[in-house]
Amino acid sequence: MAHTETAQSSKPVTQSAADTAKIAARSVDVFYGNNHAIKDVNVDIDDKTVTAFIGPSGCGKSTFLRCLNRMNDTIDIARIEGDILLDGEDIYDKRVDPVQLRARVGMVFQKPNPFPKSIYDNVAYGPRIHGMTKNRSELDDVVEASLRRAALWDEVKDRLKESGTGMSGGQQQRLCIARAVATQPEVLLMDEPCSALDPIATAQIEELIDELRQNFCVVIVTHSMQQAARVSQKTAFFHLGDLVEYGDTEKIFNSPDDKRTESYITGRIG
Ligand SMILES: Nc1ncnc2c1ncn2[C@@H]1O[C@H](COP(=O)(O)OP(=O)(O)OP(=O)(O)O)[C@@H](O)[C@H]1O
Repeated sequence: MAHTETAQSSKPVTQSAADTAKIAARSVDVFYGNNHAIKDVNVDIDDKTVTAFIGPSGCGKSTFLRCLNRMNDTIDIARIEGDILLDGEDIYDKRVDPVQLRARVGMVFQKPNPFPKSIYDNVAYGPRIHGMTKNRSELDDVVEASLRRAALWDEVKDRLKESGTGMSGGQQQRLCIARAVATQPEVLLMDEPCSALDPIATAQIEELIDELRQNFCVVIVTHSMQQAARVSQKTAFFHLGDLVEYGDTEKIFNSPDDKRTESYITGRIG
């Protein structure tokens, strides 16, 4: 049976669901000053799955995504209530170091943002600051494996010393993905990763996202419903800060339960 649930019906919290989900959000609210941007969101995000966050502009997709690796900590006026569990553990617990957390829950942004360093140093950055490798040869291996994972190795293996900022937009975005996977994260958050890319580079990134889900829990914010339908297995539809509906992508796109989801999918709101 297709698994789908409205935000309302997902409310009763069972410990077993939180135990099996890679990420579990429990009664999450986010405020920017007086602006209530995320309202009582409850959701279980599966491992080895691509989950898409969709919804009209300003509905809170990016805000909620940023809750998942505490990027909102960097915004002074942002206040978060509720719990977010990663493998059953509260990521907002005061013992959790946000820098370590972000190595486990990596992020790729809308605009490719390589450091003004060499291709090699971009990828080596995370493993270096986290002391993940013992010597240069181990670091070389991590850099190569990460670039391979990001489907970039063959294009850059002879120019690792060249600047990361000198590549095409699509290559830069794959470099940012390589940089994110280099710290061996468990979760990859992607905030509109293709919006600055042309259709060919977008297709390459979408193909890559499909491969990444073999090893990672991937969460992607996208404005493109076609993209959500192509790359994700689960979809969450947000509207005015509410998580209106969450379930199998096929179900959300073909027979949503909520009128608001249907209106968005069919282009009547958005
Ligand atoms: N840094 C911030 N400071 C203050 N308010 C913010 C900040 N970021 C987002 N907001 C507000 O929070 C609400 C949700 O915004 P958010 O960017 O999360 O929505 P979104 O669905 O990702 O939008 P878009 O699709 O346009 O990127 C909006 O009202 C927005 O103005």
